[in-house]
Amino acid sequence: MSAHGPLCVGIDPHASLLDAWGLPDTAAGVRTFALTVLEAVGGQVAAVKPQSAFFERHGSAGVAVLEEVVAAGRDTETLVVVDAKRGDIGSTMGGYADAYLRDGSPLAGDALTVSPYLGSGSLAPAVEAALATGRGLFVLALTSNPEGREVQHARDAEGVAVADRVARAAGASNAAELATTGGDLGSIGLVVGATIGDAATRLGVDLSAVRGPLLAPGVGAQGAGAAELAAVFGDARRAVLASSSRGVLGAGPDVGALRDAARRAADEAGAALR
Ligand SMILES: O=c1ccn([C@@H]2O[C@H](COP(=O)(O)O)[C@@H](O)[C@H]2O)c(=O)[nH]1
Repeated sequence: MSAHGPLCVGIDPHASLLDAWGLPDTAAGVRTFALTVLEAVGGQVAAVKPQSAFFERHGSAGVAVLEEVVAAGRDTETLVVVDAKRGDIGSTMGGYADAYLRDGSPLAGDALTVSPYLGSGSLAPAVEAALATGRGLFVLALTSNPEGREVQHARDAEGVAVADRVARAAGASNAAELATTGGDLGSIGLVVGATIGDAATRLGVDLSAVRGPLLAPGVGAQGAGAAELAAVFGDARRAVLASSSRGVLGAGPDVGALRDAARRAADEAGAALR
């Protein structure tokens, strides 16, 4: 983020984008799409975020393309966040941790998005694998979609919002990690949508106390921009990695146009979060 600006470019090969790029809605089309995005922004932005769903919809051939994208990302200075939003009971979570967070696994990028809605403790195998291998997690806390509120804004018997419980669990892990390693940001980040308005403040979620990176989807196609980024994150803004998929991908398939769109988005995010 220091070197390239606080932008993550989502690699979301929607059927409609494949069509707009003149590509077939097949695993081969997805491969050309994803590798074109990497060619354009690899080494130019802080992170890319392949959306697993759009690879999975092509079955095993699509998952093989996701593996290829993860491997190609390793050859760039750009981090790869695999957006698979995994979450399950602890024993099964161990399987997902092996798949996405263990050295040598073909699906292991630099970080994985995970869902804490089977309980933050259920993510322990993923937290353990991330810390052991130098990878990271982004835990869904306050998602960019309006439907997330019914779960994330609910309060428990002690009056603490569910999203705040999630943030506190991440903060506790990061405090323990940073007490040993030093540094500014721990390995357990949160997903906090740039579209959430004043929800974090209203719910009492202290984003600065998390001491982890804050992945902020919702920039671009979902309507958030520089003003929203600045307003949502306040004092925590330096930890924010703004994420945009369609807002950048719409500039393709020309590599130069994609690169320019990503640079503009990175500059805008950087100015908003400075
Ligand atoms: O709260 C969340 C968590 C993840 N996402 C993902 O980000 C991209 C957004 O794509 P855009 O085209 O920029 O809208 C997509 O992969 C989502 O699954 C999110 O939007 N909100």
